[in-house]
Amino acid sequence: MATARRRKIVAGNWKMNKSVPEALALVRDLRGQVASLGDTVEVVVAPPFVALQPLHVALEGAPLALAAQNCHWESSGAFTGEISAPMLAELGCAYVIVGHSERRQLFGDTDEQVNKRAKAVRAAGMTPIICVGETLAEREANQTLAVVERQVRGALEGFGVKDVAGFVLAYEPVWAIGTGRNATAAQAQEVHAAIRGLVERLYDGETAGRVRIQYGGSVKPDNAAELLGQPDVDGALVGGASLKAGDFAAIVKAAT
Ligand SMILES: O=C(CO)COP(=O)(O)O
Repeated sequence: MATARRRKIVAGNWKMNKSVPEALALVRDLRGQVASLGDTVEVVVAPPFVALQPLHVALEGAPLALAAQNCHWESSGAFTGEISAPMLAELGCAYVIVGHSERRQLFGDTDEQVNKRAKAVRAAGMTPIICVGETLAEREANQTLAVVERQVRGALEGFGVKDVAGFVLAYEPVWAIGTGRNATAAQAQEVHAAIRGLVERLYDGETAGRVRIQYGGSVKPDNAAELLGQPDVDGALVGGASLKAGDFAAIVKAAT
């Protein structure tokens, strides 16, 4: 497999947290704290939909990219309550998270829907952050790699080499999300290497060497350096710790 230098990417998934004034205050604080880090790490924030436009204005010229947390696969129409990918592109989003385990578990997202959302994101000129990960029961039944492989295959169905090389995948074991129990660095590395191996089998070594794979699940300032130090861990998708500028900035620094 071609070895490529992959720029690390640390993204904060705020989930359903922060009012618009709180969101503005958080990025103001964060901007100050990551300003000196240069461009060695790509930093992304994924606020709730309603904060995207105000943050787009506030982040003009800042080294912080915007992501949305989900999108519908149709570009417009009678889909009450949904938001389309072109609408998000218009608000300056560079990324859209798709297939987060909360969407899969609480809102019934299937592999096929994740694939359709990713296609809509790509068609609108943005990059999907595609989340995969096993539940505790699946890990205990030794199903981890099979589950993750099924999810990655499903999400990437119909995409070509040109698309996938630029994608971001996020390995988020469900049992590690919001529990304070992160995967060990070795557990993360094992799955990340398996995902990269799968991308090589599905596409080629060049693509596998370029695709970035984030780890998510209880990433904190005190475990970030070890997780991010693994050869196939190209960044972090951070939930709870991304809601505090100091903690998130410390994780970003651990990626430099
Ligand atoms: O779900 C996550 C990021 O998408 C991880 O959440 P926590 O960092 O709160 O465990």
